[in-house]
Amino acid sequence: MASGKFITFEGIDGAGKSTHIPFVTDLLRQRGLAVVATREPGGTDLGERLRELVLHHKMHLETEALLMFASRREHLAQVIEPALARGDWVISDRFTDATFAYQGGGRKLALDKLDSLEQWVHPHLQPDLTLLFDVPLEVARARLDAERTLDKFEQEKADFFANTRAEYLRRAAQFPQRFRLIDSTRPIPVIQEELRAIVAAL
Ligand SMILES: Nc1ncnc2c1ncn2[C@@H]1O[C@H](COP(=O)(O)OP(=O)(O)OP(=O)(O)O)[C@@H](O)[C@H]1O
Ligand SMILES: Cc1cn([C@H]2C[C@H](O)[C@@H](COP(=O)(O)O)O2)c(=O)[nH]c1=O
Repeated sequence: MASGKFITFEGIDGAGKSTHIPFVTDLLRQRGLAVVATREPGGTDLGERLRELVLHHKMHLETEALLMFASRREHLAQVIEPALARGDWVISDRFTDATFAYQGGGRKLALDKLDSLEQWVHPHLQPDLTLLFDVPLEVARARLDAERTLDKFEQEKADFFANTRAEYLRRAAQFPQRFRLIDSTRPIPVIQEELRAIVAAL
């Protein structure tokens, strides 16, 4: 049976990742592949309830990290692992790199605690490809301000996002075989051409 791949989209809020998920999903489906598009936190009934909590309620930073991994455990069990076992492709709007970037980089939770949670929750699974949409903070902020009511994370200050972005970039350098850094300051059609080439090479 053909084996599906696990692709994750990452970046600070407003970087543009959600804009490109339908495009990549369609590219894969045009090739006849079965694609499951999902997101974190969320992706299951329970995960969506946890999402509502973590995006809108203040809590201790460890509670926040644990809820991210609780949502992920359910997501893996109900959606990601069964899809990959069927041979489907999975596209997830965020995964564990987001916890390292936001709770580790942004909130300064010790990275070894996150390493332990990752080892517990998905010791043998990593994305095959992580697309990191990267923009300067002011670009991301301007995009967000233009369009919606901000959630708890989106209301964070510039320092938080500087640290979040730095942790994403650190992980991209640490795992170069899995990450592709996408310069998301460029026009959408230019980024789409790069994504088309990346998908074609998979
Ligand atoms: N390359 C781009 N050039 C100009 N505007 C863009 C670009 N990419 C995305 N945008 C716009 O920026 C806004 C935020 O984009 P999007 O929702 O995709 O970001 P995101 O990274 O998914 O953010 P979040 O994680 O907060 O959902 C949208 O209005 C989108 O149309
Ligand atoms: C998975 C994950 C997410 N977050 C944060 C990052 C974003 O601010 C929100 C999700 O919103 P989006 O618009 O759907 O991207 O949650 C986090 O802090 N830690 C995580 O592990």
